[in-house]
Amino acid sequence: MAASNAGTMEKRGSLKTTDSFRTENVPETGPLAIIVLGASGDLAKKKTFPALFNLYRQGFLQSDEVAIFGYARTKLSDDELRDRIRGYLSHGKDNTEDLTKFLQLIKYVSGAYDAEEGFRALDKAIAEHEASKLSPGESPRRLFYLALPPSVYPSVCKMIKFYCTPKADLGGWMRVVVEKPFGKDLASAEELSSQIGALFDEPQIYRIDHYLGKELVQNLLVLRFANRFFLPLWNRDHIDNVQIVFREDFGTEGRGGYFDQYGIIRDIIQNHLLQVFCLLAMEKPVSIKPEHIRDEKVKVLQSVLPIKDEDVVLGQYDGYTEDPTVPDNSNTPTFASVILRIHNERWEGVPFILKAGKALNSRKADVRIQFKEVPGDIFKCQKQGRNEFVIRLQPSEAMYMKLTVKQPGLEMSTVQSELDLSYRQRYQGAVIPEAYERLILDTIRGDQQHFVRRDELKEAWEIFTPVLHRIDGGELKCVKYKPGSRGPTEADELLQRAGYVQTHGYIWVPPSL
Ligand SMILES: NC(=O)C1=CN([C@@H]2O[C@H](COP(=O)(O)OP(=O)(O)OC[C@H]3O[C@@H](n4cnc5c(N)ncnc54)[C@H](OP(=O)(O)O)[C@@H]3O)[C@@H](O)[C@H]2O)C=CC1
Ligand SMILES: O=C1O[C@H](COP(=O)(O)O)[C@@H](O)[C@H](O)[C@H]1O
Repeated sequence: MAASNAGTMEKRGSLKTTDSFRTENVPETGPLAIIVLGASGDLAKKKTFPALFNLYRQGFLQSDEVAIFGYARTKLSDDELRDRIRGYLSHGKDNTEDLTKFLQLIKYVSGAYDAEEGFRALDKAIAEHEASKLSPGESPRRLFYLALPPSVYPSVCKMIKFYCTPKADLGGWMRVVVEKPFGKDLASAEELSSQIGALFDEPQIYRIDHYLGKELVQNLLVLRFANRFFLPLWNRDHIDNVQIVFREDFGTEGRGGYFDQYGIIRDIIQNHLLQVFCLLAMEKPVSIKPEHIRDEKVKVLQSVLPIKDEDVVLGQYDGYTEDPTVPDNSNTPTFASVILRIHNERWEGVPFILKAGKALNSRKADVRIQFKEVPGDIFKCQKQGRNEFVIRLQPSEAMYMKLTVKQPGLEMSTVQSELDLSYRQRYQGAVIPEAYERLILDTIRGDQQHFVRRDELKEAWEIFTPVLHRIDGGELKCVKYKPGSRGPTEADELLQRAGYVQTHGYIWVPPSL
C-alpha cells in the first residue's frame, strides 16, 4: 500500500472477533502475540512485516495489546532485525513516528527449529508480554506465522505445540498460519496435513493462499451472487470458455533453487489459479459462512475430470538453466497452460484454461469469460468479436465487459466497445489493502473463509498430481520460449482448440484519471 494513502485511512478500534464469521468461542480481547517464524527470510521482510506495519498504521494492531516476535536461527539482536526490515516498511520515509513506534513492538529470539531451548526462550518472552498486558477477564492470543520452508513445518509445529501453548487456565487461543507450497503432491501434502493435524485442530490452522486476499478475488462471489445480470448467464448455455491467466515479466531470479523443485504448476496454478477457478465455478453457498463457502469449493474440485495430456502445454524460458542453482537438464516448467473440464450440469463442455508463466512480456493476472456468439446475427457483426467479461486482478484492478455497440454516426455499423469499471478511476482515494494484510487480519479475527481447508487442499492435489508426476518423470516435456515473449506458440494453439476466439484489433486501455 502506498504511504501516500495513509491520509485516507481511518483509524480502527481494537480488534474484535466479527460475530458473523466467528469460528471458535474465543475471548475478544487480551494481549496479542504475533510470532513470525523465519523472521530472517525473504517473505518475512517483503510481505509479513510490511503487512503487520500497515495493520498497525490503520489501528488494527494497537501498542497496548500487541507484541511481535521474530524467530529464526540467524543470530540477530532486536535492533538488527529492525534494521533489516526497516527499508521494506518505510517507503523512503525513514523515521516517521508510526514506524519508530511499530519497530519498538518487535523483539527477536534466535533458536533452532527442532530444539526446545529456543522455543522455551520464545515462550518466556511471549509470557512476559502477556503478563504485563493481561487485565481481568482477558485471555492471551498467540498467532504463529510460519514464514519458513515447508520442510521444517512438522518440527516447528511440534515445538510450538509443546513449548509455546498458552497455559490452559488462561484460556485464549493459538493459531498457526502456514505458507504454500503445502506438499509437493497428494501423498506428501496428506502426510504434512496428518502431521500438523495431529497437533492442531482444523480451526487453528490457516493455510494461506495470498490470492484469496486480493481485492478482486474477494469480489468474485459478490459479483456472481449479488447481481441478477449474471445469474442466468453463468453456465454452459451462454459461456463458451473461461481463461484464468497469470503472467510475470521476470524470471526466477534468486529463487531458482526453490523454483526448480516445484515448477509453475505447484507455484501458481495448483493454488492461486485453482482458488480463483473455484470461486468462478462453484455453486452458490448456503451462506457466506466460511464452511459453507469451502464446502462448495470442495464440491466443484471433486467434479473436475482427470487432465488429459493433450490439454497441457509446458514451457521453459531460454536461459532458465543458466542459474547455477538449476540443473542443466531441468525439465521444470516455468510456463504451463492446462485445461480443466468440469463434469456437472452447469459446466459440462466449458473449458477452463489456467495459464501461468514467468519471464513473459507483461505482468498481470486476469480472468476472461468469453460468451458464445449471438444466434441469428442480423448485424453481421459476429466477426468483430464475442462478448467477454474480463476481471483484471492486477495490476490496475478493473472489470470490463466487451460488447458490441452501434458506431456513433449516421451509418448503421457496429463496433466493439466496453462497459468499464476501473477501480482507480471509480474509487479514487480508496485504499486497496495488500493481500497479506487482509489475511493476517482475518487470522486474528478467526475468519477462515479465505484460507484453504484440508479437504480442499487434498482435492487440489488430486487434480494435479498425475500430471506433476508425469512431468517429474520426464514423460511430459517443456517446449522452449523466449523470455519477454507471450510464451510458447503451442499455448495459443491450445487456446484456439479450446474454442477461444480472439478479437483482433481491439485493445482495452485502462482509463487515465
Ligand atoms: N518469498 C516469497 O515471495 C514467497 C514465499 N512463500 C513461502 O513462504 C515461505 C518462506 O519463504 P521465504 O521467506 O522466501 O524463504 P527463505 O528461504 O527466505 O527462508 C525463510 C527463513 O527460513 C530459514 N531457512 C531457510 N532454509 C531453511 C532450511 N532448509 N531449513 C531450515 N530453515 C531454513 C532461514 O532462517 P534462519 O536460517 O535464520 O533460520 C530463512 O531466513 C516458504 O514456504 C515459501 O514457499 C510464499 C509466497 C511468496
Ligand atoms: O506465490 C507466489 O506468488 C508470486 C506472485 O504474487 P503476486 O501477488 O505478485 O501476483 C510469485 O512471484 C511467486 O513465484 C509465487 O511463489
